[in-house]
Amino acid sequence: MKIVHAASEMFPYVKTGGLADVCGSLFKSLAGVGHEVSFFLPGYRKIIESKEFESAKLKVVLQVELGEQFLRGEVWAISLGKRQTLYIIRRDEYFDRSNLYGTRERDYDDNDARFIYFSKAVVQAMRLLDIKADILHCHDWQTGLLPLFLRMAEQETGMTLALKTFFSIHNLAFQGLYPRSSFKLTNLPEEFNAIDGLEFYEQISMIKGGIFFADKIMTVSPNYAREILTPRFGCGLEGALKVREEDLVGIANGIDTEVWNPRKDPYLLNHYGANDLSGKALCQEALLNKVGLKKGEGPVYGLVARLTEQKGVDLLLKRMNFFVKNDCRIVLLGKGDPTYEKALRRWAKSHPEHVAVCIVLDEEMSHLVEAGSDYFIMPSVFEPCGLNQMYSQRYGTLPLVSGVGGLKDTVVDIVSDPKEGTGIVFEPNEEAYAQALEDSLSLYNDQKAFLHAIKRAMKRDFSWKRVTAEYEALYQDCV
Ligand SMILES: Nc1ncnc2c1ncn2[C@@H]1O[C@H](COP(=O)(O)OP(=O)(O)O[C@H]2O[C@H](CO)[C@@H](O)[C@H](O)[C@H]2O)[C@@H](O)[C@H]1O
Repeated sequence: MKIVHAASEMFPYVKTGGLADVCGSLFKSLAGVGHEVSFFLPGYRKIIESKEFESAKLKVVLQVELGEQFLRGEVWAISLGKRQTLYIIRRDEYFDRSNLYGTRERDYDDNDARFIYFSKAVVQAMRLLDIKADILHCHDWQTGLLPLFLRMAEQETGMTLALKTFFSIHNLAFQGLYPRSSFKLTNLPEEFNAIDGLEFYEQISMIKGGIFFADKIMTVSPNYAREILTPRFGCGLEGALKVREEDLVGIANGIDTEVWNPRKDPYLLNHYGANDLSGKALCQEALLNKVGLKKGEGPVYGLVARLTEQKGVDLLLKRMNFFVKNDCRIVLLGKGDPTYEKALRRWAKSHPEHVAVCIVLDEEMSHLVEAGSDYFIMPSVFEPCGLNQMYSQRYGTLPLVSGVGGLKDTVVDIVSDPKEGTGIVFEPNEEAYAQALEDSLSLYNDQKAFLHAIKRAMKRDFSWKRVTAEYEALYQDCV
């Protein structure tokens, strides 16, 4: 099949979160099983300045209609192998910036124009380059309007650009909401500026475009697909999603098992597998050394996350005393909300023997935290899929996760299922979290059971092989 993806991030080129990891893996794995895959990304500064871009070729020049203007753009292509092409939409005024979406203080003022432009540019590029796709697959709000733009362009030109369009929701909380006045940038007929179109409580919603106008809607775990139909998790869009319920599918993400492999992870000095965990003990030493902690009586806990409300930092902060009281260690790697950063820094300052906090984005360090911890904490309020709980299991680091979204789909609770369990699953409230922490101590003190759980966790298959087969089957079903 000829498959086109469009998103605003893709690992290893540009990443602010899990969206990038998933897009990178999908791109690689679909090409790996024989499909012809193209991927469209905005030409951010980080990409233009990358080594890979040195081999990029200018393919075509665009004139994109945006409101009352026609804006120039360029499409550059990097061939990444037999069946993989990365297309970069270049318009430096929009994308040659130090960050993807904004500064630390606020989002860029023109994100509506930037991503409407990007979505339109992809459609025009597909037309000019004569890419007749079987599937066009768009990800998250930045590309929410793309399926609709594509169909409008098809109507106008009489050409078929893609047989079916897919829209993936990686996180419903990010919706691309803009003032209603932004609608004019879309150049769409006024009928789309309504409740059964893009309008959302007197604003326009880009994610709603994807939900209403893609042929299939996907999300990143079966449980999240069910959850987002309810007011608790639907972020106000549960009604719109209900309308499309029949076309909504959840497939749990996989992980890149080449990048995340404790047997040969290049970021680790010591390697290990399920049958010999001595390397893991050395990784723990290295981690503690790096952050200036010494091993205590209790286990070492790790956390790597964007520090936002979603990731359950409030819950985490309520029980930080647990680690001090039980002579445990906790290493936190994250960046995000300045209030959370400050609160965590305060803990590290007042309890330097037990708490270490690294407020940076550091890929290498994230591997060391995964390898060097005994437990990995994810107390998310909601979690479409989550990746770290899968990395953790592969690295023999038992995850403590709240029972929401994909966390519930990918971690087997050891308290209710001691024979099969690979982590601890709790309800996202203070009491249940406190109990989960206590349970993790009891398990750690029963070293035999603890080791068995580690081995079980390490043997689980989270590879993209299984996931890719599910995507393929779904694509094939649709065309
Ligand atoms: N300071 C730091 N340094 C280094 N690495 C860091 C880091 N902070 C975070 N990361 C990394 O960023 C990634 C985060 O991925 P997640 O899937 O857990 O969350 P995210 O909420 O971004 O993604 C959204 O999209 C994904 C993909 O579909 C869903 O799994 C998820 O539930 C949804 O919220 C992980 O690879 C993690 O290791």
